[in-house]
Amino acid sequence: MDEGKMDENEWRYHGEGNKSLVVAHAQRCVVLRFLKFPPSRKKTSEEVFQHLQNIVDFSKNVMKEFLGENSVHCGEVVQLPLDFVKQLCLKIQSERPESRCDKDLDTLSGYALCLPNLARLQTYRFAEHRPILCVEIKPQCVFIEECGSSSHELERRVENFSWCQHNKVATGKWKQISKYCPLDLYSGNKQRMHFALKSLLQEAQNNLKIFKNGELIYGCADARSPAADWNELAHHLKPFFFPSNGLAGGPHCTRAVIRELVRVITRVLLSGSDKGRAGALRRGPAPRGPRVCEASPFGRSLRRQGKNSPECSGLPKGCLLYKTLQVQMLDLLDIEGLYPLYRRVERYLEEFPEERKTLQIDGPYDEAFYQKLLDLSTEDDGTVAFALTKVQQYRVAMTAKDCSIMIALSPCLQDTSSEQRPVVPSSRSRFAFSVSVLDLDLKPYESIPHQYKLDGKIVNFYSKTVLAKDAAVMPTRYKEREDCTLVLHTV
Ligand SMILES: O=P(O)(O)O[C@@H]1[C@@H](OP(=O)(O)O)[C@H](OP(=O)(O)O)[C@H](O)[C@H](OP(=O)(O)O)[C@H]1OP(=O)(O)O
Ligand SMILES: Nc1ncnc2c1ncn2[C@@H]1O[C@H](COP(=O)(O)OP(=O)(O)OP(=O)(O)O)[C@@H](O)[C@H]1O
Repeated sequence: MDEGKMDENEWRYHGEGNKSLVVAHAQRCVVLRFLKFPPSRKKTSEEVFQHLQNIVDFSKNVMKEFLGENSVHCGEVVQLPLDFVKQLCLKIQSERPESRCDKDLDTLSGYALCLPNLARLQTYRFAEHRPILCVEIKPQCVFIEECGSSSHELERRVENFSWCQHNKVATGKWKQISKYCPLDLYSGNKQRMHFALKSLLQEAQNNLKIFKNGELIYGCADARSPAADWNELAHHLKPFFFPSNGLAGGPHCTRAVIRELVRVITRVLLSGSDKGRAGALRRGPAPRGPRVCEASPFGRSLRRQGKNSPECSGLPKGCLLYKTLQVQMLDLLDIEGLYPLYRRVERYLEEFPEERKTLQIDGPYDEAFYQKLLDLSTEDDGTVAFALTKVQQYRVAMTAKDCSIMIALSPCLQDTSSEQRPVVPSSRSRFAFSVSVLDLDLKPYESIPHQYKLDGKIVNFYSKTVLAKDAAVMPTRYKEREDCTLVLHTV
């Protein structure tokens, strides 16, 4: 990219989250990722540069190691003409969702990250003229605690995503509760994965987006977004899944297309050979892993059929979901167990503030930082070193819980043997695909007290409102079902 000759008209708005905004180049397969800040909290150019460089280093030295070479794209920090950034900011402003405008794009530093456009197939520098479908999933995951330190009985039975849902609907972030449960997606069981993906398609929230040729065609900006329309989605997807078939429109066609999409995405999620060292993080004889959440409609339906635990095939070790799950499991203590250790580090830093650098709280995220993450011992010897290791592991685990997976699919040309990428079959076509991870920014040390408070608030809210409501209807339910102990709430 020639940073000297930048023209804002060659870039278009692509998307944004809470902390960054992304624009994509119209012809080339690159995006620029800018940081966003609240209007009152501007950072100096040096701070922005350091922040972006930390993101690159963390991706390169930590996440690439865990998740594998092919799925992590570190990008590079670029310095852009300030005039270009200002013009670009004006150009895209009208396309930004209102709910994201509480923060402004950083137009002062001139720094941004330049990354490959993951909504396109990787390996090509220029946009291909083949049609491209891209599915972005933010799977999230927090475990059902069975032997962890959580004191909340509730957390042992209901997966975090589900109890957060009640809070998000109550605060107006989303209109309705999602049936999606991360434990279904991470189960490795095809039936449960199909259920999870269909639930995401019904209620996308910020967990699912679909792009066609780089344009967002499905996804939900905020609670004001119109309800998802599967017929419209099927109309977009039909040429991909039924290219030469005269499948008529209507509900039958919609169902067939959605079924194909769900099957192909499941196959891709279960595929993978890219090496990564996340497997090395395996701990103890009985590793924690996804089971069934009591709030998941899939889990409830299993229990109605008299099955208490699902036939769980488990995720294949090479697949990206397995690797992200292993990184999420670096959080051995959950926030309740972690918080006293965070306080120990805090007390030490209050006494010796100059040590912050040596402890690598704000980087550098180098090889030494990565090596310390591999220490999975849980025996607390009362030292700051032990507390620090757990704090850093928690931050990395939280990052893996909040990342997104991008799956790009492109119909194979006639001669599929010439494909250099992996290929996934659907019933009427074949797709070359790539799978990548994005949003691998290490969660800040300062977010730990926020997580601690949020956890307490959500559990309180859930127990007071949802469980209380359930208790009120319990007598009727008790008559309906023998296994009353499993009933927690209505979703
Ligand atoms: O705090 P939470 O649990 O609401 O999670 C935030 C996400 O909300 P969600 O749970 O997906 O609705 C939130 O997602 P949205 O921006 O709301 O789509 C961000 O991912 C946020 O991360 P960061 O602060 O930008 O690094 C996430 O913050 P942290 O992961 O830093 O807590
Ligand atoms: N390299 C990329 N290629 C294509 N699209 C991208 C890329 N990076 C980000 N995006 C798009 O931009 C959106 C916002 O990016 P990102 O998730 O990194 O923002 P964020 O502010 O860090 O998110 P969050 O709110 O989850 O913390 C993504 O959801 C994705 O659609």
